[in-house]
Amino acid sequence: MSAVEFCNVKKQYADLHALKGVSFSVEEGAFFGLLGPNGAGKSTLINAMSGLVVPTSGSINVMGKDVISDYRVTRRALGLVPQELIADPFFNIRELLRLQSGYFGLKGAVQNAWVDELLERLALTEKANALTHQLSGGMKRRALIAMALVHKPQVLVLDEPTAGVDVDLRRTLWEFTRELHDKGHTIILTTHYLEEAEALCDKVAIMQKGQIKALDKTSALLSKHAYRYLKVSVPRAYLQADLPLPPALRGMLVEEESSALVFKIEKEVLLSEILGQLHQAQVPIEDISSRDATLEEVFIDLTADKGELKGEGKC
Ligand SMILES: Nc1ncnc2c1ncn2[C@@H]1O[C@H](COP(=O)(O)OP(=O)(O)OP(=O)(O)O)[C@@H](O)[C@H]1O
Repeated sequence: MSAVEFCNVKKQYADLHALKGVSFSVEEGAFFGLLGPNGAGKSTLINAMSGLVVPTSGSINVMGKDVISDYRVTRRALGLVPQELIADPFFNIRELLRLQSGYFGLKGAVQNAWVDELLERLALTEKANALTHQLSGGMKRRALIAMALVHKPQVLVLDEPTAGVDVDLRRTLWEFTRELHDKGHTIILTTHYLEEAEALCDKVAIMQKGQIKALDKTSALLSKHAYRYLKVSVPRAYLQADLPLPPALRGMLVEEESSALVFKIEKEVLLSEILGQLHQAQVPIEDISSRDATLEEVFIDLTADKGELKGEGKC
């Protein structure tokens, strides 16, 4: 069964088409990445799923129920970790978690035990009595995740959970979300850190200008990419001498490191052909390695403004 199904979802703000008919589904138990440049429509889509934005047309189902007509059921199934902490400044973190869980009918010992466990798991026990303005940015992020989890939702939606957090906390949040995924939660993640999506998500959708530009298993997106990257290590002195490369090689050069050149090569082209060109240009090769594209490179290629967008189109 699909955890979430978007069917031809459109959202218009005056004459701006923020979503132009988005259709796709997220399978139950998936770790799904929703990627796209600023303004692509990711938050609008997530907010429509959570009932915070009403689509102009189309429908969204969460765990088989419509988010508008069955909103009580779908809100219980969803936990949203928004980008910013919007909470009453006069309550401390423990009180906020109790209040939030109370909305979902948790009470008594069960409620207290779960709130304590969340505080513990998110390393907030020491700050349980602090008010929100007394928390650091990283602690606020963790508090947001705790709030989204108070009702043990089946689907957890994280809107840029690691924006602006340090490396340690990012790793902790990765581990924690992986653990939630392993326990069976469906995770939907938006992020601008492509490395994060590559490490965590088994499937990704790339949005642009309110449409789905690509949707596939992360591994398939990487392997279907038409290019590979060839790193040629050369002596520093060679690069400092600023010797010209022939135009064919220069056209493929995407990066010049202090002692290496990186070429972007069509997969169809034989490496021996490139090596021949390097040899002819008298490039002194010290070492050589080739690799597939990273998700970031696929993303940059897909979102470069060229041609028609192609969505999944089916619901
Ligand atoms: N309430 C609103 N009123 C008018 N326009 C809006 C509103 N909310 C979003 N938009 C517009 O809709 C488009 C999509 O915005 P959205 O926030 O969904 O993008 P995003 O992909 O989440 O971007 P980011 O990565 O920057 O968070 C943008 O052009 C934005 O300005």
